[in-house]
Amino acid sequence: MAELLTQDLCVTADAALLVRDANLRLVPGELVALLGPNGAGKTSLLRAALGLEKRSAGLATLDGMDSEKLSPMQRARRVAYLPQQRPLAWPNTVRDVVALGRFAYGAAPGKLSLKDAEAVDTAIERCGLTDLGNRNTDTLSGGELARVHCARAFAAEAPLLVADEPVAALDPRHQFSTMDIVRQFVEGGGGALVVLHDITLAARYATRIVWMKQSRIVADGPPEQTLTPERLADIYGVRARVDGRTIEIEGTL
Ligand SMILES: Nc1ncnc2c1ncn2[C@@H]1O[C@H](COP(=O)(O)OP(=O)(O)OP(=O)(O)O)[C@@H](O)[C@H]1O
Repeated sequence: MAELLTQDLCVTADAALLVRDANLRLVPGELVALLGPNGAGKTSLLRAALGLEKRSAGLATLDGMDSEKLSPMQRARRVAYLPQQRPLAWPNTVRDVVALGRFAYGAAPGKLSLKDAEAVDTAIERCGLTDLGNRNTDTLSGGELARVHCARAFAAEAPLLVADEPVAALDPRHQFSTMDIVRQFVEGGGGALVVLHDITLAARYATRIVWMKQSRIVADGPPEQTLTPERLADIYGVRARVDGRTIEIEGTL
């Protein structure tokens, strides 16, 4: 079974500890929301877990293999990564950008096998981009472009998805539809780890929430167990009411 695992993972930069002793596991069937304030260390944790950033201590493995030692292609077949910063080197059509997701299988845009082309079409359709397939990406709105990047990640057909703020630029409807797509992916046998800043969205969709504060994971469990007014006060410094998976933020503390 696909598995992303960190054990006592630490990340240091310029003598600052960005991630401290992080223990995290992602397997298929789970939609894990990683929550925490700006600067808590979420991106650093994801990048080190995937072997994209050097760890200073601990372990990070993908399917039991040291994630730092995987080649980009080996990694891409195991996990699709949607980074927070999503630069596009040059304007290209939506379809060609989504096709970059097939890199894991050696495909290049313009040279797709039948299987590659099918995966690209499915990802485009899933993300509601069918009418935009031939548009140049520099003509898209921020929200449309965000969906193109989601489609690119899905085109890889990796068993795991790690997405850093995938809904940041999206309007409410597209936030929900993107999270619906992630949920479908999980229900179809995938596993997803998603950084979110919207607690209500996390409460609605996550099977588990991992809470981070000041470089540490401070709680990890289903919303029913870990989402409490006390937690929101501790992590975000806000006063909130919690009723099951419904949250009302009343103000700051
Ligand atoms: N190379 C680096 N050198 C020094 N500090 C760094 C470096 N990379 C990140 N940091 C700092 O580490 C902290 C954690 O950053 P990180 O991006 O992991 O946080 P985050 O929880 O993802 O934040 P956000 O929600 O704002 O995206 C921040 O204070 C950031 O400025």
